[in-house]
Amino acid sequence: MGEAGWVDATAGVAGDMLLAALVDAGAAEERVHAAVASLGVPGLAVRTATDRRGGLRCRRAHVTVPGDDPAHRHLPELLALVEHADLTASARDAARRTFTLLAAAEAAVHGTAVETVTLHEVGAHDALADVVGVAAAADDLGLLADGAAVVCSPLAAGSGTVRAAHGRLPVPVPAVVELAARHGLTLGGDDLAGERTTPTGAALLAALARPGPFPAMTVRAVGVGGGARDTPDRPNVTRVVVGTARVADAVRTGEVIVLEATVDDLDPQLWPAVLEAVRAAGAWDCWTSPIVARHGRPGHVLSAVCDEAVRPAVADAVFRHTTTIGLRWSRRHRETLPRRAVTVRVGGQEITVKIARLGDGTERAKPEIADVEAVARALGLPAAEVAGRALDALRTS
Ligand SMILES: O=C([S-])c1cc(C(=O)S)c[n+]([C@@H]2O[C@H](COP(=O)(O)O)[C@@H](O)[C@H]2O)c1
Ligand code: NI
Repeated sequence: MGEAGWVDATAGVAGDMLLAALVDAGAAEERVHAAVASLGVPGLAVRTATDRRGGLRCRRAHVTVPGDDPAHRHLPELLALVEHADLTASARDAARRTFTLLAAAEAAVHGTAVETVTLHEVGAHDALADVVGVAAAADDLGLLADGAAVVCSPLAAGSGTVRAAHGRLPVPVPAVVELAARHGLTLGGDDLAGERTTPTGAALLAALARPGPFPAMTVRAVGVGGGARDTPDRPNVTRVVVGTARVADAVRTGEVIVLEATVDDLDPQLWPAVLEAVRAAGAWDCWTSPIVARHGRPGHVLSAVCDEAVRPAVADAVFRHTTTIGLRWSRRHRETLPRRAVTVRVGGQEITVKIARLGDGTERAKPEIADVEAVARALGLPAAEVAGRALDALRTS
C-alpha cells in the first residue's frame, strides 16, 4: 500500500502555506533547511513556528531572504539552481516540474516563450525556498515515492485585486487561472476576499497532486499551514492530511498519457539532451525506438509517459528540443505493482532498494542502479558486486 496525501486548498494555498502544512504533518524540518541551504544562496533560509489563524492552531513558514534579490529571473536560471542543489531525485524532479509548469503558465499569460518569460515574484528567493522546501518535505513524507498519490480539493479563487510587479491584477490572478485551465484544477470560493491562491501554490499542486475527492486512507497525521494574513471570513490555512492508501487489490490501475513523435532529421548526437529535457519537463519516463521512416530514412520514435497534468509542458519540450512539427498523444491504462523503498548500506554508503509486491504476496527487490553505480565508483568495485551486497544487506536487515 502506498502513501496517500490530501491537500485542502478550499481556504487558499501559497508556497509557504503548503510548506508549513507539510512540516506540521511531520516532514523533517532539518531536511527542508538542508535542501534550501544547498541552493547555495547566501542568507536564504526557512524556519517554521506555531501560530494561530482565525482561532485555529497552525504552523507558519518564515523565509529569510538576502537583500540582493534580482528584480526577476528566467526559467533556465531557476532550473540550474535546482539542478545543483542537494536533493533526492524525486525532490529535484518535483521542484523542476513546479518551475516548468509555472513558467509555461506565465509564458502563456504574457504571450512569450517559456525559456525567456520574465518571472518576477514567482522567481524570487522566497518562491525558490518555498518550492524546494515543499519538494523536500513532500519527499520526506513519502508523498513523491512510486505508488504514492496526492489529491487536492478545489483551490480558493478569492476575489478583488492584488498589487504585483505587473501592476494591479484581478483575483484570481492570470497565472493561477492559466495553471487551473492547463492542469484541470478546480477554482471555487469566490466569496473569500483577496488573493487566496497564489501562482506558486497552484503550480505546486499542479506538479504534485491531482484534483479529486478525499482519498480512502488510514490517516496518520494532519498538518495546518497558515498564510501571511489573518482573515476574519475563514481561517487562512492550507491543510494536509497524510496516511496510507487503502487499496483493495495488489495491482493499482490508473491512466497515463503516452506522447509520441516520429523524427528522421535530428542530429543523433542530440538525443541524450532531448531525453533529459523531456524528463525535466515532467515525463516519468521517455525513450527512443529506431525505425525506418518514410522514403527509407532511418529515424526514431520518441515516446514519453507522463501525467495529464504535465502533458502541455512535455509536449512543449518535445517541440522545442526536437525538429518535429507534430506529435500524437493518447490516454493509456496502466497497472503497477505496489512498491516501497528501503535504504541499505554497502561499505558505509547508502543504496535505495525498491521492493515490489506481486499479487500472491511475494516480493521482488531491486537496488536502484544509479545508487549502485555511484557506490561502485566510490568503492572501486564492480557494479554487479555492489548490487549483490545491497541485496545481502537487505536480507540481513
Ligand atoms: O512573478 C510573476 S511573473 C507574477 C505573475 C502573476 C500573474 O498572475 S501573471 C502574479 N504574480 C503575483 O505575485 C505575488 C507572489 O506570487 P507567489 O506565487 O510567488 O506567492 C502574488 O500576489 C501573485 O499573484 C506574480
Ligand atoms: Ni506574470
